[in-house]
Amino acid sequence: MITLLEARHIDKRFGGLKALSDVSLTIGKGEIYGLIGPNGAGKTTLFNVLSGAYAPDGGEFVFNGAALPSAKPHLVVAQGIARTFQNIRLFRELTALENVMAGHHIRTKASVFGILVQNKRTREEERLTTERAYELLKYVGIERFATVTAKSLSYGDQRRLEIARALATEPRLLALDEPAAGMNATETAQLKLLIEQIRRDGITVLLIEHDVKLVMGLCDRVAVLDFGCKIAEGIPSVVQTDEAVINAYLGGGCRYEH
Ligand SMILES: Nc1ncnc2c1ncn2[C@@H]1O[C@H](COP(=O)(O)OP(=O)(O)OP(=O)(O)O)[C@@H](O)[C@H]1O
Repeated sequence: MITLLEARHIDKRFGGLKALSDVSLTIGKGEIYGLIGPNGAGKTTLFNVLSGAYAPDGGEFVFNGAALPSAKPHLVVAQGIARTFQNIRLFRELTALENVMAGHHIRTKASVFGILVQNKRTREEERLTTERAYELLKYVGIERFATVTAKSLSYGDQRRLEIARALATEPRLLALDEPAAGMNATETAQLKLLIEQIRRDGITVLLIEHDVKLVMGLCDRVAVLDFGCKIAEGIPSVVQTDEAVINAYLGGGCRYEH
């Protein structure tokens, strides 16, 4: 396995609450890696530290061999990590196409001056950005809604749009926070195919998901968090039978030193 992302001894506190305690994990290039655990286990907090929304109180992330900047979301995206959110965060009043174009702008070189005077280079970049955004809408299966405002899309399509926007930043790692939440069985099955396609196209996937069937059927490996501690890691079929994991899901409480 060639390592793409390493979490090294990540700690995160909120006041007296230890949301993450010494969490370490290693994700290989090309893996679909699941992060699971009961409500409040610390999964989204780990995403927030990874994506630069929060600074950790201890530890660091190493991406492609280099330490990731702490608490600088735009630099993390520029390094090649994109994420989606548990509570969808789209530009609700913009069209689907415009939402994806906004994601792509981090990879374009247009200067503010160029945008203001609309010089030839800027116009060409804009054309390519539009073309690429349309391709991505097609890739996630919602190109027919290109000119529809994000707020008018169904929940499942908004989730797909978030994925398209994240892909527009040209990530090497895509972190998905509960992408199947609110989806029906058909939409979830389509989502599974989409994530498999994303991996085939060379993007590593980190996935938080409560849909156990989806996680077990999709992930190469999973890590389980419980009260901020990593209590298990491995292939899904083995993790599923781990006693600590079963206890955590049955509400056994935290048996770990904080
Ligand atoms: N900004 C914050 N301020 C204070 N406490 C927070 C903050 N963010 C998360 N927490 C707390 O940290 C703990 C971990 O929360 P987190 O959202 O990471 O869990 P989770 O595993 O993603 O849960 P869920 O599956 O319900 O989304 C919880 O006790 C939560 O209340």
